[in-house]
Amino acid sequence: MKEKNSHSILRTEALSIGYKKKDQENVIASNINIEVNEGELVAVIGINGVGKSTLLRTLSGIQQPLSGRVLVNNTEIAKIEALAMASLISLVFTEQPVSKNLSVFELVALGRQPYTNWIGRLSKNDLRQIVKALKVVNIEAIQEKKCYELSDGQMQKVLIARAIAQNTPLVILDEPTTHLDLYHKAYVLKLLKDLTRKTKKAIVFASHEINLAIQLCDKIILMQKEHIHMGTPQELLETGAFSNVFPEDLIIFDQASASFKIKT
Ligand SMILES: Nc1ncnc2c1ncn2[C@@H]1O[C@H](COP(=O)(O)OP(=O)(O)OP(=O)(O)O)[C@@H](O)[C@H]1O
Repeated sequence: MKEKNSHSILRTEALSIGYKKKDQENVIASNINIEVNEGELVAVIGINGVGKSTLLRTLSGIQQPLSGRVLVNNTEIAKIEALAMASLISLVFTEQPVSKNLSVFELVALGRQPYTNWIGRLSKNDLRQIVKALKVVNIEAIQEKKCYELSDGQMQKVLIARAIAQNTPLVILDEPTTHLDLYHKAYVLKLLKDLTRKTKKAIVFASHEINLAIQLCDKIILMQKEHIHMGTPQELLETGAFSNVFPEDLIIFDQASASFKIKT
Protein backbone atom coordinates (compact mmCIF):
# COMPACT_ATOMS: atom_id res chain seq x y z
CA MET A 1 0.00 0.00 0.00
CA LYS A 2 1.54 3.35 -1.08
CA GLU A 3 1.09 6.22 1.29
CA LYS A 4 1.74 9.95 1.33
CA ASN A 5 4.80 12.02 2.30
CA SER A 6 7.39 11.62 -0.44
CA HIS A 7 10.30 12.64 1.84
CA SER A 8 9.67 9.94 4.42
CA ILE A 9 12.17 7.11 3.96
CA LEU A 10 11.39 5.25 7.17
CA ARG A 11 8.35 5.42 9.39
CA THR A 12 6.86 3.31 12.14
CA GLU A 13 3.29 3.20 13.32
CA ALA A 14 2.46 1.93 16.81
CA LEU A 15 5.42 -0.41 16.50
CA SER A 16 6.04 -2.91 19.24
CA ILE A 17 9.37 -4.77 19.26
CA GLY A 18 10.63 -7.77 21.14
CA TYR A 19 10.81 -11.54 21.21
CA LYS A 20 8.29 -14.38 21.15
CA LYS A 21 9.04 -17.67 22.84
CA LYS A 22 6.26 -20.22 22.54
CA ASP A 23 3.23 -18.30 23.85
CA GLN A 24 5.24 -15.75 25.79
CA GLU A 25 6.01 -12.26 24.50
CA ASN A 26 8.97 -10.30 25.81
CA VAL A 27 8.13 -6.73 24.82
CA ILE A 28 11.29 -4.60 24.61
CA ALA A 29 9.53 -1.37 23.58
CA SER A 30 6.07 -0.49 22.37
CA ASN A 31 4.08 2.26 20.70
CA ILE A 32 7.13 3.44 18.74
CA ASN A 33 6.21 6.16 16.26
CA ILE A 34 9.27 7.48 14.50
CA GLU A 35 9.92 9.11 11.17
CA VAL A 36 13.18 9.49 9.27
CA ASN A 37 13.27 11.67 6.18
CA GLU A 38 15.70 11.75 3.29
CA GLY A 39 18.99 13.48 4.08
CA GLU A 40 18.72 12.90 7.85
CA LEU A 41 21.36 11.43 10.14
CA VAL A 42 19.68 9.72 13.07
CA ALA A 43 21.32 8.08 16.09
CA VAL A 44 19.67 5.47 18.28
CA ILE A 45 21.08 5.78 21.75
CA GLY A 46 20.46 4.21 25.15
CA ILE A 47 22.13 2.04 27.75
CA ASN A 48 23.27 -1.56 27.20
CA GLY A 49 20.38 -3.96 26.69
CA VAL A 50 17.71 -1.30 26.24
CA GLY A 51 16.85 -2.58 22.75
CA LYS A 52 18.81 -0.59 20.13
CA SER A 53 19.83 -3.64 18.07
CA THR A 54 16.33 -5.11 18.40
CA LEU A 55 14.89 -1.86 17.05
CA LEU A 56 17.37 -1.72 14.14
CA ARG A 57 16.73 -5.36 13.23
CA THR A 58 12.99 -4.69 13.21
CA LEU A 59 13.40 -1.50 11.15
CA SER A 60 15.45 -3.40 8.58
CA GLY A 61 12.99 -6.29 8.27
CA ILE A 62 15.33 -8.93 9.74
CA GLN A 63 13.05 -9.33 12.75
CA GLN A 64 9.23 -9.32 12.78
CA PRO A 65 7.47 -6.63 14.81
CA LEU A 66 5.35 -7.92 17.69
CA SER A 67 2.71 -5.52 16.39
CA GLY A 68 2.43 -2.30 14.40
CA ARG A 69 4.06 -1.41 11.11
CA VAL A 70 7.39 -0.40 9.61
CA LEU A 71 7.18 1.55 6.34
CA VAL A 72 10.17 2.05 4.04
CA ASN A 73 9.68 4.55 1.25
CA ASN A 74 6.00 4.61 2.24
CA THR A 75 5.54 0.87 1.65
CA GLU A 76 5.05 -1.63 4.45
CA ILE A 77 8.32 -3.53 4.84
CA ALA A 78 6.66 -6.95 4.98
CA LYS A 79 5.39 -6.37 1.43
CA ILE A 80 8.76 -5.52 -0.12
CA GLU A 81 10.50 -8.34 -2.03
CA ALA A 82 14.09 -9.28 -1.15
CA LEU A 83 15.72 -7.82 -4.28
CA ALA A 84 13.75 -4.57 -4.00
CA MET A 85 14.78 -4.40 -0.32
CA ALA A 86 18.46 -4.69 -1.24
CA SER A 87 18.16 -1.60 -3.41
CA LEU A 88 16.33 0.28 -0.63
CA ILE A 89 18.26 -0.57 2.54
CA SER A 90 21.92 -1.35 3.14
CA LEU A 91 22.90 -2.83 6.46
CA VAL A 92 26.09 -2.67 8.47
CA PHE A 93 25.68 -5.12 11.33
CA THR A 94 28.89 -6.21 12.98
CA GLU A 95 27.65 -9.74 13.59
CA GLN A 96 26.78 -10.19 9.89
CA PRO A 97 28.66 -13.18 8.53
CA VAL A 98 31.25 -12.16 5.92
CA SER A 99 33.84 -14.24 4.13
CA LYS A 100 37.18 -12.98 5.40
CA ASN A 101 38.90 -14.76 2.51
CA LEU A 102 37.69 -12.04 0.18
CA SER A 103 39.87 -9.06 -0.62
CA VAL A 104 38.70 -5.64 0.54
CA PHE A 105 37.80 -4.78 -3.08
CA GLU A 106 35.77 -7.98 -3.46
CA LEU A 107 33.87 -7.42 -0.25
CA VAL A 108 33.01 -3.84 -1.17
CA ALA A 109 31.98 -5.11 -4.64
CA LEU A 110 29.36 -7.33 -2.94
CA GLY A 111 27.47 -4.12 -2.29
CA ARG A 112 26.70 -4.06 -6.03
CA GLN A 113 25.02 -7.51 -5.94
CA PRO A 114 21.44 -6.18 -6.12
CA TYR A 115 22.31 -4.47 -9.42
CA THR A 116 24.57 -6.94 -11.24
CA ASN A 117 23.24 -9.27 -13.95
CA TRP A 118 22.62 -12.98 -13.45
CA ILE A 119 26.30 -13.91 -13.89
CA GLY A 120 27.26 -11.24 -11.43
CA ARG A 121 29.52 -9.35 -13.87
CA LEU A 122 30.33 -5.81 -12.74
CA SER A 123 29.40 -3.05 -15.18
CA LYS A 124 31.41 0.15 -15.63
CA ASN A 125 28.93 1.89 -13.35
CA ASP A 126 29.36 -0.83 -10.69
CA LEU A 127 33.13 -0.36 -10.82
CA ARG A 128 32.71 3.41 -10.54
CA GLN A 129 30.53 3.01 -7.44
CA ILE A 130 33.02 0.60 -5.83
CA VAL A 131 36.01 2.88 -6.48
CA LYS A 132 34.01 5.83 -5.15
CA ALA A 133 33.06 3.92 -1.97
CA LEU A 134 36.71 2.92 -1.35
CA LYS A 135 37.73 6.54 -1.78
CA VAL A 136 34.98 8.02 0.41
CA VAL A 137 35.97 5.78 3.33
CA ASN A 138 39.66 6.30 2.57
CA ILE A 139 40.59 2.63 2.25
CA GLU A 140 41.97 2.63 -1.32
CA ALA A 141 45.44 1.77 0.02
CA ILE A 142 44.22 -1.53 1.52
CA GLN A 143 41.89 -2.64 -1.29
CA GLU A 144 44.09 -5.61 -2.26
CA LYS A 145 44.40 -6.93 1.30
CA LYS A 146 42.46 -9.97 2.40
CA CYS A 147 39.82 -9.21 5.02
CA TYR A 148 41.45 -11.61 7.50
CA GLU A 149 44.52 -9.34 7.43
CA LEU A 150 42.57 -6.32 8.68
CA SER A 151 42.26 -4.81 12.11
CA ASP A 152 38.72 -4.59 13.57
CA GLY A 153 38.65 -0.87 12.85
CA GLN A 154 39.71 -1.36 9.21
CA MET A 155 37.09 -4.08 8.82
CA GLN A 156 34.45 -1.74 10.16
CA LYS A 157 35.37 0.81 7.48
CA VAL A 158 35.22 -1.86 4.76
CA LEU A 159 31.67 -2.79 5.79
CA ILE A 160 30.70 0.87 5.63
CA ALA A 161 32.24 1.10 2.15
CA ARG A 162 30.19 -1.91 1.06
CA ALA A 163 27.03 -0.13 2.24
CA ILE A 164 28.06 3.01 0.34
CA ALA A 165 28.67 0.95 -2.82
CA GLN A 166 25.18 -0.51 -2.44
CA ASN A 167 23.94 3.05 -2.88
CA THR A 168 20.53 2.80 -1.23
CA PRO A 169 18.32 5.64 0.03
CA LEU A 170 18.42 4.16 3.56
CA VAL A 171 21.49 2.91 5.43
CA ILE A 172 21.15 1.21 8.82
CA LEU A 173 24.25 0.61 10.94
CA ASP A 174 24.57 -1.07 14.31
CA GLU A 175 27.41 0.47 16.31
CA PRO A 176 29.56 1.45 13.30
CA THR A 177 32.28 2.94 15.48
CA THR A 178 32.79 0.32 18.21
CA HIS A 179 36.31 -0.71 17.19
CA LEU A 180 37.54 2.74 16.23
CA ASP A 181 39.76 5.14 18.14
CA LEU A 182 38.39 8.56 19.04
CA TYR A 183 39.73 10.20 15.86
CA HIS A 184 38.24 7.50 13.62
CA LYS A 185 34.94 7.49 15.55
CA ALA A 186 34.59 11.19 14.77
CA TYR A 187 35.84 10.56 11.21
CA VAL A 188 33.21 7.88 10.49
CA LEU A 189 30.33 9.81 12.04
CA LYS A 190 31.35 12.96 10.14
CA LEU A 191 31.55 10.84 7.00
CA LEU A 192 28.00 9.58 7.59
CA LYS A 193 26.85 13.16 8.13
CA ASP A 194 28.52 14.31 4.88
CA LEU A 195 26.87 11.42 3.03
CA THR A 196 23.43 12.50 4.19
CA ARG A 197 24.17 16.03 2.99
CA LYS A 198 25.69 15.13 -0.38
CA THR A 199 23.50 12.19 -1.36
CA LYS A 200 20.25 12.81 0.56
CA LYS A 201 20.50 9.31 2.00
CA ALA A 202 18.80 8.70 5.32
CA ILE A 203 21.21 7.08 7.78
CA VAL A 204 20.15 5.48 11.04
CA PHE A 205 22.79 4.10 13.39
CA ALA A 206 22.94 2.76 16.93
CA SER A 207 25.77 4.11 19.00
CA HIS A 208 27.18 4.61 22.46
CA GLU A 209 28.85 7.82 21.23
CA ILE A 210 26.21 10.06 22.76
CA ASN A 211 28.37 13.16 22.98
CA LEU A 212 29.30 12.90 19.29
CA ALA A 213 25.70 12.09 18.30
CA ILE A 214 24.43 15.22 20.07
CA GLN A 215 26.91 17.32 18.09
CA LEU A 216 26.37 15.73 14.69
CA CYS A 217 22.92 14.21 14.28
CA ASP A 218 19.76 15.73 12.89
CA LYS A 219 17.62 13.58 15.17
CA ILE A 220 18.16 11.27 18.09
CA ILE A 221 16.04 8.29 19.08
CA LEU A 222 16.66 8.04 22.80
CA MET A 223 15.62 4.63 24.10
CA GLN A 224 14.79 4.32 27.75
CA LYS A 225 13.03 1.53 29.60
CA GLU A 226 9.73 3.32 29.91
CA HIS A 227 9.77 5.54 26.88
CA ILE A 228 11.33 6.35 23.51
CA HIS A 229 11.98 10.01 22.81
CA MET A 230 12.66 11.20 19.29
CA GLY A 231 13.67 14.72 18.40
CA THR A 232 16.46 17.00 17.34
CA PRO A 233 19.32 17.15 19.84
CA GLN A 234 18.13 20.67 20.71
CA GLU A 235 14.57 19.48 21.41
CA LEU A 236 15.81 16.67 23.63
CA LEU A 237 18.11 19.08 25.44
CA GLU A 238 15.23 21.46 26.09
CA THR A 239 13.00 18.73 27.50
CA GLY A 240 15.80 17.46 29.76
CA ALA A 241 15.51 13.99 28.21
CA PHE A 242 19.24 13.29 28.55
CA SER A 243 19.38 13.87 32.29
CA ASN A 244 18.30 10.39 33.37
CA VAL A 245 19.92 8.19 30.71
CA PHE A 246 22.52 6.83 33.17
CA PRO A 247 22.40 6.30 36.95
CA GLU A 248 23.40 9.68 38.33
CA ASP A 249 25.80 8.35 40.93
CA LEU A 250 28.53 8.26 38.26
CA ILE A 251 27.56 10.03 35.05
CA ILE A 252 25.74 13.32 34.84
CA PHE A 253 24.50 15.31 31.90
CA ASP A 254 25.91 18.82 31.80
CA GLN A 255 23.28 21.02 30.11
CA ALA A 256 25.74 23.90 29.62
CA SER A 257 28.18 21.89 27.47
CA ALA A 258 25.46 19.48 26.18
CA SER A 259 27.60 16.49 27.09
CA PHE A 260 27.91 13.69 29.59
CA LYS A 261 30.58 14.01 32.27
CA ILE A 262 31.97 11.72 34.94
CA LYS A 263 30.97 12.82 38.43
CA THR A 264 34.13 13.46 40.40
N1 LIG B 1 17.57 -13.33 20.22
C1 LIG B 1 17.08 -12.88 21.35
N2 LIG B 1 16.12 -13.55 22.01
C2 LIG B 1 15.58 -13.10 23.16
N3 LIG B 1 15.93 -11.93 23.77
C3 LIG B 1 16.88 -11.21 23.16
C4 LIG B 1 17.52 -11.63 21.94
N4 LIG B 1 18.42 -10.68 21.56
C5 LIG B 1 18.37 -9.73 22.52
N5 LIG B 1 17.46 -10.04 23.48
C6 LIG B 1 17.12 -9.24 24.67
O1 LIG B 1 16.53 -8.01 24.23
C7 LIG B 1 16.98 -6.93 25.06
C8 LIG B 1 17.55 -5.84 24.16
O2 LIG B 1 18.75 -6.32 23.54
P1 LIG B 1 19.49 -5.48 22.41
O3 LIG B 1 20.63 -6.31 21.92
O4 LIG B 1 18.49 -5.02 21.42
O5 LIG B 1 20.01 -4.23 23.25
P2 LIG B 1 21.05 -3.10 22.87
O6 LIG B 1 20.46 -1.79 23.33
O7 LIG B 1 21.41 -3.19 21.43
O8 LIG B 1 22.28 -3.48 23.79
P3 LIG B 1 23.87 -3.17 23.68
O9 LIG B 1 24.06 -1.69 23.86
O10 LIG B 1 24.42 -3.94 24.83
O11 LIG B 1 24.35 -3.68 22.35
C9 LIG B 1 17.98 -7.52 26.05
O12 LIG B 1 17.31 -7.71 27.27
C10 LIG B 1 18.38 -8.83 25.44
O13 LIG B 1 18.66 -9.79 26.42
